[in-house]
Amino acid sequence: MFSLRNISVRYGNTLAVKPVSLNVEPGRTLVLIGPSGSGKTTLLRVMAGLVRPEGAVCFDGAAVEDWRAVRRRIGYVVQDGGLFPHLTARQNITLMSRELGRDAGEIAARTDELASLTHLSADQLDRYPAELSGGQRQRVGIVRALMLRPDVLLLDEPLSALDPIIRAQLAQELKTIIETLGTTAVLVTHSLSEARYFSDQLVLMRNGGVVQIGSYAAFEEAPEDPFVTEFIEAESML
Ligand SMILES: Nc1ncnc2c1ncn2[C@@H]1O[C@H](COP(=O)(O)OP(=O)(O)OP(=O)(O)O)[C@@H](O)[C@H]1O
Repeated sequence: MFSLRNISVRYGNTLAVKPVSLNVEPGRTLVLIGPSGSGKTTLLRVMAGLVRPEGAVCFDGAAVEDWRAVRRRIGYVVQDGGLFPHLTARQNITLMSRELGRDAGEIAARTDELASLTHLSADQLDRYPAELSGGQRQRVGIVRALMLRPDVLLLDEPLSALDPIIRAQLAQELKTIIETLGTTAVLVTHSLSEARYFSDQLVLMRNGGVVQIGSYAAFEEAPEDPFVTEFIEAESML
């Protein structure tokens, strides 16, 4: 789906991402994990077309030239939903579809279908973001990202800042959605348990570089660098 070839990103003197090559396989979930500042969000923003890197970003086998066309095929979810505060949840969710002139009945049906998958009530859909809980805002952000039936869902720490029960519920819902819709997903997290729960493929980053790419089991059974074990042990301590 996505293929990143020798991608690097520099912000002034900071090399936020060192040359990285990786493939995001269709229908699979790739998780980017690593310490704070290791370049996870920057790499996700490269895939969202929000940061222009050195190197080549390929989508569906071809180097991306027209990001506008690719962006329509991508759903992007940021922490806390990233909703417009002056629009209701429903208006946030339907904004792009309305802009694109989609049929009102079709928009309403898609909203209902996704609201039901994420357990959002009609009453909640008619509230403003400030009138919703963090978990509800995150659900709205997920529904909004799925409205245009994206081929890829990019999720930046979608479960952080939630209490443990809501976090577990939303994790389950999100996994069901990804599986039901057969969506390709890339998820950024600090949490090893989220990485284990979601990932088909796991990418551990450190200081802008990739330390290991593989399955969670391979991280435990065949760490390629002492930092892999250090990271797993540090996470398991708490
Ligand atoms: N817009 C920016 N301008 C300058 N430097 C930036 C910018 N965005 C990120 N950086 C720097 O790039 C590096 C990677 O940041 P990034 O946000 O990708 O890390 P991260 O792994 O997602 O971190 P966290 O887990 O804390 O969100 C950091 O050193 C950060 O300070």
